[in-house]
Amino acid sequence: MNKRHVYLNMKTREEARNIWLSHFAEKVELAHETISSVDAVGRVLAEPAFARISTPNAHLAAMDGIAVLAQDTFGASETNPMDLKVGEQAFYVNTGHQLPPQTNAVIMIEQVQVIDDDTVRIEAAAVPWNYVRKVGEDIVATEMLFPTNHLVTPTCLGALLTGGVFEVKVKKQPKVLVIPTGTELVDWRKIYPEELQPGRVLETNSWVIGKLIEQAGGKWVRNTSLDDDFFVIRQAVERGATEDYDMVLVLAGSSAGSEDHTANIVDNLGDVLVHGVTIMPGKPVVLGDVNNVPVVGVPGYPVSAIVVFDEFIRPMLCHMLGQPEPLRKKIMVEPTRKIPSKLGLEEMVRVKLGRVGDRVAATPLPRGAGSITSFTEADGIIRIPNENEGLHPGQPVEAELLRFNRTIDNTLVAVGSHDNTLDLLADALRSRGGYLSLSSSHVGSMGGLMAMKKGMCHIAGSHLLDTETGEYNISYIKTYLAGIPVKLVHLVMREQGLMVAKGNPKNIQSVEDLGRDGVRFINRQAGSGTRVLLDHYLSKLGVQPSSINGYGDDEFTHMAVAAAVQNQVADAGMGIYAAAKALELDFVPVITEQYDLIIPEGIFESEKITILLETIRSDAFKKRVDALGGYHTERTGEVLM
Ligand SMILES: Nc1nc2c(c(=O)[nH]1)N[C@H]1C(S)=C(S)[C@@H](COP(=O)(O)OP(=O)(O)OC[C@H]3O[C@@H](n4cnc5c(N)ncnc54)[C@H](O)[C@@H]3O)O[C@H]1N2
Ligand code: MOO
Repeated sequence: MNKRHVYLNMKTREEARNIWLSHFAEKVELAHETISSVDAVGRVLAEPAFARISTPNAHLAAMDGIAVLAQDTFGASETNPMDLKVGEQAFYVNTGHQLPPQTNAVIMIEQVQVIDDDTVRIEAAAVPWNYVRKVGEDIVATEMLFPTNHLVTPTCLGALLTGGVFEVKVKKQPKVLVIPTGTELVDWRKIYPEELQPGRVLETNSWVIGKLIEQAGGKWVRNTSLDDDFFVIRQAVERGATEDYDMVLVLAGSSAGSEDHTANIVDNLGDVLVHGVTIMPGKPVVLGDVNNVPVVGVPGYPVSAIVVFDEFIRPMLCHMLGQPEPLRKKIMVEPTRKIPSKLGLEEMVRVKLGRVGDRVAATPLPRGAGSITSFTEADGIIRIPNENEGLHPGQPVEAELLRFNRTIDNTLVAVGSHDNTLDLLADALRSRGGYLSLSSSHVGSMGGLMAMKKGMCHIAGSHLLDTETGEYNISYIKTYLAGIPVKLVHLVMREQGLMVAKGNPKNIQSVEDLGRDGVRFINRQAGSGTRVLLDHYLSKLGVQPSSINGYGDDEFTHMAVAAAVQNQVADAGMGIYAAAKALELDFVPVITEQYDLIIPEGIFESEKITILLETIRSDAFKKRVDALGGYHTERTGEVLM
């Protein structure tokens, strides 16, 4: 049974949702159970809840004072004060006390003059029912407190208990069987992280999806992770669909590989309603019906799995529970760079957002569906429709928010060259306990200058060497940001060098060695400060770039270069010490270079930048930077321009 499954005809997201939800519209019905109202918080009512008692259940004083019959007080005024007899016409009451018979109003104690033990004086008449909470004012016995399908919240609990409803009938939580599949998967509970063998993968999706199910009001049972075996997986799906599960999810194996069985299994046991949706991530999703139980083949990539949860699994849970689907808030944003998109697929691009002036800048995060951090770092999602080839920088477009608007307003947007100290800075800002956070996107130093020119960032990290003067950044600012007033603040000096495999097997000692036979190099992208630095060295040494094997192959970050060396794709790459250290590579220092922050003058005095500079200049921050190794902080925080 390991035939390759070719996708049935792909559906659009809209079509797939309609097929999926309408197919089960009448079929999925949750059983009911009666539970204590206190336990019902977070649950959904299966029938309306009616009040059993009224509240208040008597007329109550709403203020401290005296209870009176209002009619007795008519005529009282400042010029015509009236004396009342305590115990006959006036009765002392406290807030919440039941009114004595034959009274219908309360006069606040502040308005009462005590003449003696038996007499009080008032200077104004009471209005009937003034400062009285009348019987049933809040809840009347028999009235409906909440309808069927109402989601019980802590405040609803207050109304239920007050109305004498101590038990309610709720829908049973939808119970979902989650079946992870994949021979490569490893249970994280059974190993030390460092023991994970190359090529094995920690099984994470079931836990993420399970917790998402809980958040959506469901329960889940995790099947043990199964090998990619048609019969074993089929048995588990069949069991789920015949036992008391309300939904069955098969994780991974949804695609077209020889070991991707989900669609065939669903076809074998029931009906495949949809296989393949024109969305990315999430394209190979399988939606099916086995024994009237919804079955989903969830793509294996972590982000694809989350997207499929959002688009198909949560909507089905909401449908079962009679709940509206939660809608994300939307705002208009502007991409900081071009976002290409495949025609015929609706792409969901995760973006970082930050308010710069009156615009919200959106920087796309890496798009690989295997990258869970592209979701955890995202502030929003931009959907690029099927018929669209992509977005231009600055083109206004809607983004769905994954965080509160306030967070986006309070984000410092850094675009430019990456340096590990920016991560420390982000952490230091958040640890202050204040509101400010830093979001940085890594597009190289020149990319940062361009973003600053377009007004799309608050900070641009840059380490561009002027090879003629030996000075960093200033001449580039004068050329590329002409007419845009900016300040330049020094962040760190850092060591740039050659990252080589542990033990330096090719004995690379200098930039000259890169031209040697048998040495493969991996470069940084054009426009990156590191590339400028390398080119400077090569021309100084008279080495032709063309003589370096691999000069034309490039990566976008220090870590990506380090990874290429670690994976033996290359023997050497230029980068910072911290990246080499992170991947346990050897490091041959070449130069100490300057890394600065460019900040628009217009916001230099702002609270955000003031806090940023305070943080950078703090001893605690410098100490943490020094501890990374390969950095110098003697001049950190100096304003250079
Ligand atoms: N020839 C084609 N290949 C692929 C296509 C295609 O159209 N044609 N689609 C790609 C897309 S898009 C996706 S998404 C994936 C979906 O693949 P599967 O659902 O079959 O999943 P696997 O290939 O088994 O796994 C993908 C990836 O995810 C890891 N994984 C799997 N389960 C888990 C888990 N429970 N926790 C953490 N990580 C998990 C797995 O190890 C793989 O790395 O197919 C493309 N291929
Ligand atoms: O469409 Mo797949 O779900 O991108 O990675």
